Amino acid sequence: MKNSAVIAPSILSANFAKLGAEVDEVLTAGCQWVHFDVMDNHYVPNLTFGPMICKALKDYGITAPIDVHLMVEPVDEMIKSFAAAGADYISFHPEATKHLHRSVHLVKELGCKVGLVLNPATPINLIKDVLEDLDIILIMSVNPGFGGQSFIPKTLDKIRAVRRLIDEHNLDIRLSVDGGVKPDNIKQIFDAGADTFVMGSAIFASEDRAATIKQTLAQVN
Ligand SMILES: O=C(CO)[C@@H](O)[C@H](O)COP(=O)(O)O
Repeated sequence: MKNSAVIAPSILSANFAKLGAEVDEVLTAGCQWVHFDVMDNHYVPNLTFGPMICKALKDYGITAPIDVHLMVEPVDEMIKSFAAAGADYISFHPEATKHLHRSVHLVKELGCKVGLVLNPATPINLIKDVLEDLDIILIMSVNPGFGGQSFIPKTLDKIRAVRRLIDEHNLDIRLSVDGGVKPDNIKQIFDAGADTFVMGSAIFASEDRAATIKQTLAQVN
């Protein structure tokens, strides 16, 4: 069963010099979550921001769920830091921990919702043994590391397959898609079974962010 649609703007494409105001703007325009891309220049070839910025957003007064995507290796220390910084969801890549069950349960023990992330070439099998523990599955529709890349169409098959898996097991797991999601392909992604949509450049680089968000929401509601 699909959950209600959520748009999670990725702050990777925001203007960091005025991050609080940027996040306020997209939430006021109707987005429901904040997506927080953490890159370590090790798991992925790019470097972004850490738990201090997450805490700063919370202290600034952001109450929307903060959806942290850890592109780091290893993961356990960052899970602890982001839980302490106020993250609501913490997702990570199964290849980035030696002890998947332990890392999944670490997130839960710290009171956060837990997700696993599948890269375009990561087999779904890798998450099957912990499926029932998950709150969210994030399907990467680009190779992680950068905003502004093009959606890989083959990912639609993976979205359909994961949707079937969730429904066959009758589980309440959000299905999120991240990378190249735009107003002109979101309906296709929604129809394939996603209910959570991470959007970076499509929102933050838009000349009229409110109109883009309105147009996007109209297609998934
Ligand atoms: O995690 C990532 C990239 O690794 C994504 O969250 C991107 O930041 C999405 O950006 P767009 O493709 O929407 O510009």
